[in-house]
Amino acid sequence: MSPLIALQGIAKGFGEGGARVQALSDITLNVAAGEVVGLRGPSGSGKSTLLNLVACILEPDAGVLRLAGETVWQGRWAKADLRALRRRTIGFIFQFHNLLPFLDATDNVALAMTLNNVPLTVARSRARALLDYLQVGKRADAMPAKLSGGEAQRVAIARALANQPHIILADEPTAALDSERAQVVMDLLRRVAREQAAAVLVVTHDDKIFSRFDRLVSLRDGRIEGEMRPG
Ligand SMILES: Nc1ncnc2c1ncn2[C@@H]1O[C@H](COP(=O)(O)OP(=O)(O)OP(=O)(O)O)[C@@H](O)[C@H]1O
Repeated sequence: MSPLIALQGIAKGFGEGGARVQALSDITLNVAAGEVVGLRGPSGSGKSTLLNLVACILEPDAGVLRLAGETVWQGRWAKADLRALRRRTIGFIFQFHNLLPFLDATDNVALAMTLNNVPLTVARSRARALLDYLQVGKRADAMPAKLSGGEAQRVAIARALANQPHIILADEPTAALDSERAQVVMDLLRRVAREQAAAVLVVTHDDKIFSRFDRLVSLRDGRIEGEMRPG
């Protein structure tokens, strides 16, 4: 089976002339369905740039980007509607949950589905099921300000899963959590990867969770320096 995330020879720079920064060079990386891969490296090594390229938020300079078996970028964008691709194929989890403060937990999750044309009543009932799945169903009616950090992050994961994405990208999802909550979040991401056959790519500095990855890829100066299998 072809990997859900496939980067081949990807490069990305910012700026012009003497101010040019080569953020990524010759990145080849595959993440298969069911896999949870961590991306680590010092500050400035290119982790966020890589995640944003996979999310199609940034455009590569060179290489080939394939997502869910389809070529997305090769010399130019190969897909006409990147927003639709992002909405349907990719779920994004941020360091801070970014929940909308004026919607309760259920509607924060349901909104992601209504943007994808799911009727509100169906979206709300699916949102509740997802919150149950992420063990935060009891807080379905709570406003974000009333949620603990761990609860809010699980609601944010439910939101990222709302449209059953094949690809889940997370930028330091456990950075704001204590060790125990961080383990819970990682266990849930592993479960989602296995049960929904998703590819999960997580940027992290958090050595408490390194053992939870199938593979840990290290970046340095925009290149892949090495890879290990912690398990
Ligand atoms: N929009 C941008 N414009 C100019 N340079 C950028 C931009 N985004 C990133 N860079 C540069 O690209 C390099 C990689 O940055 P990136 O944010 O991907 O690193 P990172 O590993 O995620 O760092 P951190 O751990 O601090 O978040 C850095 O030298 C950074 O300054």
